Amino acid sequence: MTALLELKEVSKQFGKDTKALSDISFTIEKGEFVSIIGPSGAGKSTLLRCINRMVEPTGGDIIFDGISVPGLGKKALMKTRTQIGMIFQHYNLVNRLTAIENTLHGRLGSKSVLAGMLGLYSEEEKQQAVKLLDTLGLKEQMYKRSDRLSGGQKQRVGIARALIQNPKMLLCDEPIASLDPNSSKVIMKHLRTISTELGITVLVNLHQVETALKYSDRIIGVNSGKIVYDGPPAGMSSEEIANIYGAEAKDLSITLGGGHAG
Ligand SMILES: Nc1ncnc2c1ncn2[C@@H]1O[C@H](COP(=O)(O)OP(=O)(O)OP(=O)(O)O)[C@@H](O)[C@H]1O
Repeated sequence: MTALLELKEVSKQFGKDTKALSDISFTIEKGEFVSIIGPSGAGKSTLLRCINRMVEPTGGDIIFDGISVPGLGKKALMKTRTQIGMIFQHYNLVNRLTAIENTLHGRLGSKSVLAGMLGLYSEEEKQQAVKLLDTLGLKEQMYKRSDRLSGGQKQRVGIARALIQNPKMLLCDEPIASLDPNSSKVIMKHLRTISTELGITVLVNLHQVETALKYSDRIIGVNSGKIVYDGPPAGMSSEEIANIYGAEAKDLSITLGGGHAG
């Protein structure tokens, strides 16, 4: 396997007093499915957002596909971002647009501003959008306005929008935090398939420990901006989970076991 992403002593300071990340280092291989878990405020979201510089890191280096991300100028950063799809807790869809229009928005980063404004998409792009939505089980919803979709359907449009970029990696920031258990399962299964069958690296922030253990190849546990666990889910003991969650651990009732679902 080859490393797709490497973080070297990445740190993030907000203002004077908040050190959100301290010397975060890890390497992720192509096609790996990695979950970042940890208590509220641990720095999970900041960590994910530093990778594509939605949040600017204040120290360290991030190498994505051989390119150092912190040093990139605006244009080069936009180009690199087309390789990194992002999925959000609140979907970030344009409500008045249809599922297929929102999906096609994923192509905007690769177009001129004018072509984007005029909504000029090639036949090939439209076909790809149709195919992606079909694969994600949204054939019937393709021409529905996004505000008429359920949360789970909206998130699947979010996934289609990310995939139409033809990314090498997906960053998923709490993708199931607003969903019911059934829709969450559907989303996690799609993400797992994307990693296994398309070879796309998936890095996901999760609040749900059991879900992380079930679907991931690897868990990165974060507490107070530092990595406190990095390894396979199967190797995790309840002490390690307690170590990651600190004071929150007593509120977690989980079944250990590991091994991911297909
Ligand atoms: N824009 C910001 N300005 C100042 N402080 C921030 C900002 N964003 C995050 N922080 C702080 O950085 C720390 C890490 O926050 P972050 O949102 O990354 O944690 P998290 O693990 O994702 O939390 P949660 O699980 O609750 O979403 C927290 O102390 C938070 O208050």
